[in-house]
Amino acid sequence: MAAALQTLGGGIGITLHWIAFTPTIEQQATEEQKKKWLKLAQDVAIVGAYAQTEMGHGTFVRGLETTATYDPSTQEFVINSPTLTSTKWWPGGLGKTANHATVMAQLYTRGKCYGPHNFMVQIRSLENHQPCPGVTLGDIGPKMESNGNDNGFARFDHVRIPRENMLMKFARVEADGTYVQPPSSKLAYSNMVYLRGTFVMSAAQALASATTIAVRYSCVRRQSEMKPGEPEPQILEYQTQQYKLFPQLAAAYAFWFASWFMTQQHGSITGSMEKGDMSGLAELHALSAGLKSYTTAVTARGIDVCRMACGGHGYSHASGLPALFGGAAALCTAEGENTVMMLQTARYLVKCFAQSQAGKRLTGTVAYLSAVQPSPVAGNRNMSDLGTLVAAFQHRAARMVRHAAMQMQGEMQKGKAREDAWNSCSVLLIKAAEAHVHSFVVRNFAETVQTVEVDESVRAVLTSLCQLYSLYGITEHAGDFLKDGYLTGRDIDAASSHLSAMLARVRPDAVALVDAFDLHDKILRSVLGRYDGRVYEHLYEWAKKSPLNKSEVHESYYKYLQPFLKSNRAKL
Ligand SMILES: CCCCCCCCCCCC(=O)SCCNC(=O)CCNC(=O)[C@H](O)C(C)(C)COP(=O)(O)OP(=O)(O)OC[C@H]1O[C@@H](n2cnc3c(N)ncnc32)[C@H](O)[C@@H]1OP(=O)(O)O
Ligand SMILES: Cc1cc2nc3c(=O)[nH]c(=O)nc-3n(C[C@H](O)[C@H](O)[C@H](O)COP(=O)(O)OP(=O)(O)OC[C@H]3O[C@@H](n4cnc5c(N)ncnc54)[C@H](O)[C@@H]3O)c2cc1C
Repeated sequence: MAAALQTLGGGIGITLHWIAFTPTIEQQATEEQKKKWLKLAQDVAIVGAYAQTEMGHGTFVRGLETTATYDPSTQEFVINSPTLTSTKWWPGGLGKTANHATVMAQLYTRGKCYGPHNFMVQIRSLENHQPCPGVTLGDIGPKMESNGNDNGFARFDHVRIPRENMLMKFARVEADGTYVQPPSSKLAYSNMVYLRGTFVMSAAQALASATTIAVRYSCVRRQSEMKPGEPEPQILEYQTQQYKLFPQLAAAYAFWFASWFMTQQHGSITGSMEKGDMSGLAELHALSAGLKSYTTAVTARGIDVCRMACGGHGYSHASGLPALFGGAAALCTAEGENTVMMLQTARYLVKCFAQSQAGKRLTGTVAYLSAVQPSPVAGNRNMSDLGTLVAAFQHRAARMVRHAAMQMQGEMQKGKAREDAWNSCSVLLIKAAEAHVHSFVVRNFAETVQTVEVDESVRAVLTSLCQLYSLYGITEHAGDFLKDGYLTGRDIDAASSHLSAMLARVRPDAVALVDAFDLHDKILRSVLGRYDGRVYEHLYEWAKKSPLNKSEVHESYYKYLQPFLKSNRAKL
């Protein structure tokens, strides 16, 4: 997936075949259907796209317009794009690469709509790759980044597929058109939950790549005078450079560990669901939505901080940082736009808060909501103690969830409908959900560094990194911690001075910490981040390959500049 975040070459891309199309078959097809399609997909004997988003709808899946109408006389579904806005729009590989697609469409049988379901549709001939009859395909045009990958559009004009092409692991339509309910209507969304979970690792890898590039370059680059007459220092010696890069480095580790937890959670909850126990689905959805939203947003911002920390060369494609940024920016929108995903987490938190108010003991990632004391306990805290830092983040999140939920209850008591009260509190709800996810990431980071099986010297470095990540979060969001007096001004000052000490403590291990990501130059694709540090020679070689350098005097001189100069000189 890290490679996917770099631009893909050649106008085709099968990233989505691997991360969306094939997992959809794995998760939503019956055993019978897997026998038919899964091996073909795994062997790339067919290439697929995950065709859900339309020109008019991406977030609101229940609003999708593509229809799949069951015809019992022929036992077929008729796939149709009834409007321009129902055109499938964005799916990776859909325009030029894929010959199959799982198409999310509103299922109609016996005149009733049963909502969005997935259907397997062949879209191109396996002989000559021409679009199948009734299918119109194309690329949606240049994008912010990853223009090597085709993101396509598709229209269906009453395309008929066999009944067996409905992915029927959860819901079914019998030959006579009877619809059989799934255990939960949200199981049709299960592959999105899976993919969001993988985005946490994609974010970690992207931030790991960016910090590798920026830290290594910051050891090669020497600039300015720290003391008059002394040699120019490595720019990593400046505290401001450490303050830019080390919190991003710590976040990369934090997100890497969070993705371990996400993968483990996804496995155990979907395992239970296979046995019919759906109880973990809501927590899994809330966690994957919140973590995806939080980690991709922090990563995109963090990559741009790394780019700026590399000066002009960071802005060059030679650095690899613009491509990384473009890829990470995509992760903020794709697979559930970040705002909408964080609101899904907020919805779950408000529900859990109400349950805890009614006396239910909460478990899992929200357990702290019922355990945290509402009243602040001010006093001199040891701001370098991980337990203290975790408790501060949990207190902050619990306070903000409570505040947002009570605000919403207040609005409803004033007579507002629930939906209106929700909307008028949604900024508070988003901030509370972000605080919740942030507290989870900090707690998980702290628990991982305390339990992971490593040499004690490595544990010490990881502990410093976890302290740095937490202290940075407290100083960056000081107001949230000061608001109810849980932390005092003195605590925040102590946090700031500990943070400065952590920057100095991490400095000697910074290169080792990025080397530990073990990202090969071929993955980094960065002249600045080269393992051998030979930046300048390779920057010059890279520049010489620029297409503009194919000729000494570019053709544009003769076409535009020469006549322009001539006419100006003639006027002198
Ligand atoms: C460089 C190149 C880069 C690389 C590029 C990298 C590759 C890019 C790959 C991108 C691939 C794609 O984008 S594929 C397309 C991705 N699209 C999306 O993710 C669409 C996002 N939208 C959605 O998932 C849905 O519309 C929602 C969740 C926002 C709303 O769904 P809804 O059905 O309206 O549900 P809603 O009314 O909000 O909530 C009703 C109840 O359902 C629950 N619920 C909602 N969803 C789920 C769920 N998945 N699992 C369990 N429960 C759920 C709620 O918690 C709630 O429970 P209760 O409170 O009632 O108990
Ligand atoms: C690089 C890339 C790859 C993609 N690949 C695929 C793919 O392979 N398959 C596929 O099916 N799709 C794919 N997508 C599409 C992607 O899933 C959608 O873009 C995404 O779900 C957002 O939907 P939208 O674009 O319609 O934006 P909208 O849903 O229109 O959102 C626009 C804005 O409205 C806001 N908004 C919407 N609803 C709410 C709400 N309820 N509350 C508050 N604010 C709201 C959003 O926050 C957002 O800021 C891809 C997109 C990108 C960028």
